[in-house]
Amino acid sequence: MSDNTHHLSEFHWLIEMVQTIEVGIVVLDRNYNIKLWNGFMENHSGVSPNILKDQNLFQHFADLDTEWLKKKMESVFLLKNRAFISWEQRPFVFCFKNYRPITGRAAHMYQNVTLQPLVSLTGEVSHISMIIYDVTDIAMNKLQLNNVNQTLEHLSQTDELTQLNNRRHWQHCMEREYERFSRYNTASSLVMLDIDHFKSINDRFGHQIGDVVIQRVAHMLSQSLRETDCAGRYGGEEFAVVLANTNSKDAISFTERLRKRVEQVEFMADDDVFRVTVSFGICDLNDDIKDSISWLSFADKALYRAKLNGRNRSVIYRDISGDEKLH
Ligand SMILES: Nc1nc2c(ncn2[C@@H]2O[C@H](COP(=O)(O)OP(=O)(O)OP(=O)(O)O)[C@@H](O)[C@H]2O)c(=O)[nH]1
Repeated sequence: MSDNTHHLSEFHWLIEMVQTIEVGIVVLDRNYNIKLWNGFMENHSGVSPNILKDQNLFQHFADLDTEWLKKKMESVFLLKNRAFISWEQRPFVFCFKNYRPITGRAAHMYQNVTLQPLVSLTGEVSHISMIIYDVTDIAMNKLQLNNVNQTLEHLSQTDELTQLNNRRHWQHCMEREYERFSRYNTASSLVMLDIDHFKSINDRFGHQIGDVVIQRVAHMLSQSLRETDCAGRYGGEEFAVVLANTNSKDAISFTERLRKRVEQVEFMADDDVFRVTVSFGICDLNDDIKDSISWLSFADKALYRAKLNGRNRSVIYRDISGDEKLH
């Protein structure tokens, strides 16, 4: 075999590989005219290289994000550096359908794309290549893992019965809010609430009806909140809320509104119809509160006072007499 024939063979093999490789290869000139469109691109776009030869990429593929992609390509031409486009930054450059059996759930192919300057023998960058990798499998695995992690995180923070924050997560939010509010001296109130004589509801109507009562009260509570408030199930029939930007006067209007709504609801148990009431303890942030534990314990003291005073009422910690505060 002569040297010439050998080189021709090598060139032929290279062309064969470029055409059959499972990676998209496109070569563009300085005006974005298509000079090479390999088999992968033909298979996935459904357009043959004969049609595309010397056609302008952006004119032929109108759904490309022209402005954004041209900017990237211009910097490759000017700086003579590679550029990468990751699927996490942008799921795809070319909108190709996904035909993979395993990752059939993805509607389109996820792509990583490299833009590579092609330097001529004279050192000029007269062309660039686009190398398109199908990363649908990797993307789907990562997205599914993210979904699972999000679900697990939600489960670990949520109370199953009420779908409110569970105690641990609520406490974490409350501590964060305490830090924020005390630093900026923002008005905010902590409310503890507890369903009255709940034990007797369980005893009379059974645990399942008791659960329904807890769920209904939790639902009414969450319906009354603003986006910035943070509520949680603190214990069995006890709930806690941090009301953002709310002083004790506004907090008591909130608790009184909720209290009156709860006492109007009728619950059914076999042939019985019954109602429940709720007691509230409120503590707004002030200079006497030195840490989040005190904030919580003062709201709890106010709740205790509401129970002692006859239940179905709201008590503000600062309204309790000095002697009572000690107990
Ligand atoms: N159905 C149901 N009951 C629960 C749950 N968690 C705790 N409890 C019950 O809630 C009751 C709480 O009773 P107590 O702490 O004595 O308070 P109470 O009867 O509400 O009385 P006061 O708070 O003083 O008005 C207990 O009987 C617990 O068994 C739960 O998830 N579901």
